[in-house]
Amino acid sequence: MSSLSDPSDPADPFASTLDVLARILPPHLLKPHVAIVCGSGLSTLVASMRDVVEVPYSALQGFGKSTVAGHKSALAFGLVGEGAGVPVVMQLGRFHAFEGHPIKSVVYPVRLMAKLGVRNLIIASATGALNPNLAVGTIVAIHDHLAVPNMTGWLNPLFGPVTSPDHPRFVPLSDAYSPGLRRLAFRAAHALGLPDDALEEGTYAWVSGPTYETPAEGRFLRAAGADVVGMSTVPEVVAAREEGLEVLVLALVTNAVVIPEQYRSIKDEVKAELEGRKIEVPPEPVVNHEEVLTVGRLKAQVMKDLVARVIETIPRD
Ligand SMILES: O=P(O)(O)O[C@H]1O[C@H](CO)[C@@H](O)[C@H]1O
Ligand code: HPA
Repeated sequence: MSSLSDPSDPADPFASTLDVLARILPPHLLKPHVAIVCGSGLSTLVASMRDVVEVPYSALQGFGKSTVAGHKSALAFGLVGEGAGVPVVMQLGRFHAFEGHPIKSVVYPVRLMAKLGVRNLIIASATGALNPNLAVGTIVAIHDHLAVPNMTGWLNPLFGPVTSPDHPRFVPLSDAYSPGLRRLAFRAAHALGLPDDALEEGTYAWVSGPTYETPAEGRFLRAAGADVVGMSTVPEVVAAREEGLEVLVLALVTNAVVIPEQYRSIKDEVKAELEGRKIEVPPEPVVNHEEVLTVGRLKAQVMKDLVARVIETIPRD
C-alpha cells in the first residue's frame, strides 16, 4: 500500500484512506480487480459477493454520507465466483452533486478504487426511459452520454489542475464505454438465458436533479438522442476514464419519462365547461423515488446475476 500512497503526506488525499483499508482488509481482498458503483436501490448487488467486509464511509476520509434513500454509506469488499473468486469492491451508496457534494467528492470513490488497483469499473444506475421502446425493467448497456450544459451547470469533475502527472489534460470520451465490457454483458445475458429485450443499448443523459424532468426537458433530451436519463453516472465515468479504467454502465429503467405528444389544454377544458360539455382528462403519471426503488428491488436478482457473470468473465492478466 505504501507504494501507492504515503499516509504521512498531507497533500495526498488518498493516503489516509488507503492506510485505513490496508489495516482493516485481509490481504486477499485488498487488491480488487473490479469495482462496482451501486445506484439507487441497487446496493443489493452486495449479495453476489462472499467473504464480505463492509467499511463504513464514516471510517474513511474523503467520503461524505449518502443522503438519498436506497443508498447505503459503505464500501464492501468481497469475492465473486467459484474457486478463489474475483476480488471486488462495491460502493454501496454513491454521491450525487444535487446532495450538495462537491463534484470532486462525487468522483473521489472512483479515484480511490483506481488507486487500489482496480482496472474495470461497472456502474449500475437507476434511470428514466426517454426512448418509448425501453420498457420499465429493461437494463441498458450505455454506449454514450450527453451532459448538457445548463441542465447540469456543466459540473465537469476534471475542472481544475490535472490530478496526476500521469493523467492527460484532455480526456477523450468517444470511447468512454468499453466495447469489450459491453460485449461481455451481452454474452452474459445470453448465457443466463435472459430474453432478448432484457438488455438493450442506449445513450445516457445526465441532468443535475433533484427535480425530475419537465415534459419539455424530456422532449429536448430525446430529440438530442438520449435513450435514458439520470442524475449521476457521467461524472464517475469521466473521472474513471481519466484514471484509465475500462467502464461498463448498466442502467436499469425504473420509470418512463412522460413526454406527452400534446399538452392538456386548460383553455379548451374551460371553454367546454362553460358550454356545458365535458372533456375526459386522463390522469397524468408522476414519477417518484419510491417507484424507482421498487423497480430496483424487483430487478435485484437479474442485475446481480448479470453483474456477477460479467465479473467472472473479465480477463485477468
Ligand atoms: O443514479 P442513481 O444513483 O442510480 O439514482 C437515480 O435515482 C434518483 C432519482 O429517483 C436519482 O438519484 C437518480 O440519479
Ligand atoms: O426519470 C428519471 N429522471 C432522472 N433520473 C432518474 N432516475 C431514475 N428515474 C429518473
